[in-house]
This record gives sequence, C-alpha cells and structure tokens, in this order.
Amino acid sequence: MSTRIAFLKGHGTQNDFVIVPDPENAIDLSPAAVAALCDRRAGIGGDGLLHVVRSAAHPEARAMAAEAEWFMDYRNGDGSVAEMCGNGVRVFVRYLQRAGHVSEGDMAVATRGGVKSVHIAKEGDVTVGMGRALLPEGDVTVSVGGRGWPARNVNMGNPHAVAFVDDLAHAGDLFVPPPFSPPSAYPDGVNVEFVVDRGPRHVALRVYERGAGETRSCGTGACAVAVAAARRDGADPSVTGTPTTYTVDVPGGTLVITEQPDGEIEMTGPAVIVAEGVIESEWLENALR
Ligand SMILES: N[C@@H](CCC[C@H](N)C(=O)O)C(=O)O
Repeated sequence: MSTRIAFLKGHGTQNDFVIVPDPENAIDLSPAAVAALCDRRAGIGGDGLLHVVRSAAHPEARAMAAEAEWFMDYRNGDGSVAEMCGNGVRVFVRYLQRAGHVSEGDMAVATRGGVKSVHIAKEGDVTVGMGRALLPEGDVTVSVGGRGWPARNVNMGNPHAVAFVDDLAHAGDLFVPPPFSPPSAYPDGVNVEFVVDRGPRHVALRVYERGAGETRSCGTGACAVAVAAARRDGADPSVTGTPTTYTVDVPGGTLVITEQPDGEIEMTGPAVIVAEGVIESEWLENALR
C-alpha cells in the first residue's frame, strides 16, 4: 500500500470500527493490515473494520449488486473475516449517509450473511432487518474459571453461545475466549454472550467476541440473546402471532430487538461517526514489516 488511505472512526453502542471507504475495491486490506489498523495502542483502534466497497466491485458481493449497491466487507480486529456485524451495519449506513451516498429512509446493504434491509430514521437511530435466527439443536456448555453454564446455540449469520448467569461478574475478566463444548458445535469459533435479567423482556449482557475479545456491544449478539430469552420465557412469535420486543442493555448502551411472527428480527440502535483522517502510508508499511 503506497498511497494515502482515507479512514473514519465510528461506533454503535461503543462497538467501535475503523471505516475504510474503498468503492472500487482497490485497497489490499490484508489480515495483518486490518490488525495493525485496529490495534488500540499502535494503530487507530477498533473492535473491527468496515471496508466500504461497491457490491459490483467485490467478488464476494457481485451476486447481490442488483439488490444492494454497497457491500460491508467486515473484518474482526484480529484481521479475521466474519459473516455479519449488526452494530457494523448501522455505522456503515451512517457513513454512507454522511458521504451523501444515501439519505434517510430505506436501503439495503450486502453482507457475507446476505442482504440486510436498513431504515435510517429522522431522529437518528438506525433499524436493521437482521434476518431470521437459526437455533441448532444440541447441548452446549460454556465455562469461565472452572465454572460452566448451559448455553443456547443461536446463529445470526454468525455463531453465538448464549448463557444465562446470575451475575455478569461471574464471566470474570474475559481476557481469553471462554472454552465451550462440544468443540463440534462451533467449528469456526463462537461469540459468547453472558446474560442476566433486568425486568420483563429486559436483559443485560456481556460479550466475548470471536476475533476481538470482550467488547462494549455486539448487535448480532443482542439479537441472539433476545431470541434465546424469548424461547426461555415461552415466547415464540411464530406460534403466538404476536411480535416480541426485548430491550438489551450492553455495556456501551441499549439496543431494542423485535422478532416478528415470520421470524424476521429487527434491531434498532444508534450509529455515530467520531472522526475522519488519513492513514500514514509510511506507518502502515512499517507496521506490516
Ligand atoms: N460486533 C459485531 C459482530 C462482529 C463479528 C463477530 N466478532 C464474529 O466473528 O462473528 C456485531 O455487532 O454483531
């Protein structure tokens, strides 16, 4: 990379991202480059990176170009690729709005987890149609410090293990990925949510994100938690014909999750652009040596 690369920094409920606009997919963002940019001490810092590319210009998104002009090429902070990022989609469209590519109202975004519908409200929040949750059968256990909990396996395009605990402090310092079993439940790793009740249809979580560590929020995680809590509470909109809404507190704010009778899940929350700048190419070249 020898040219100067523009970036922005943004967050959604404090799940923070380096944003790299690259409409024609001209920038070679290797895993090492992503990890260097997301490094909180030596780089810009972020839980992940949003590579903003026209769908038509990206081999993984070309087939979605007729439905969605823009592709969220999402990377975790360690440089790994993930299928979906719920908070990332909101911040992604906030960037597109700021850049004048879209305005308030409805649009679609291509992701590795499929095309997501998005509504940008006048008041500032963004609602994302997150699709349906898959609930693979089978017992899963997650553990921290020798203590284990049963967890619900929920797939929101990316994998989640949702464990209800008595106290969020029981998750410990979460400096390392919580072990899970059986290993076959998550061959590609997993995002782990620890959840407590706060009131009727109101929960709070802490999350250990695959490829990022403990973060202040996870949008797909909040959706997985809302579905797991609803099933635990005996609420299944496909059976009752009534939508269920859960308020999910995360360390960085609050997300509102509604599951419709057809299984479609909507997530509403804030999306903020914090700064913009230019990446020093010399710094990046050195970082990649
Ligand atoms: N923070 C995201 C999820 C990002 C991807 C995740 N770490 C994974 O590897 O699946 C969100 O808001 O959903």
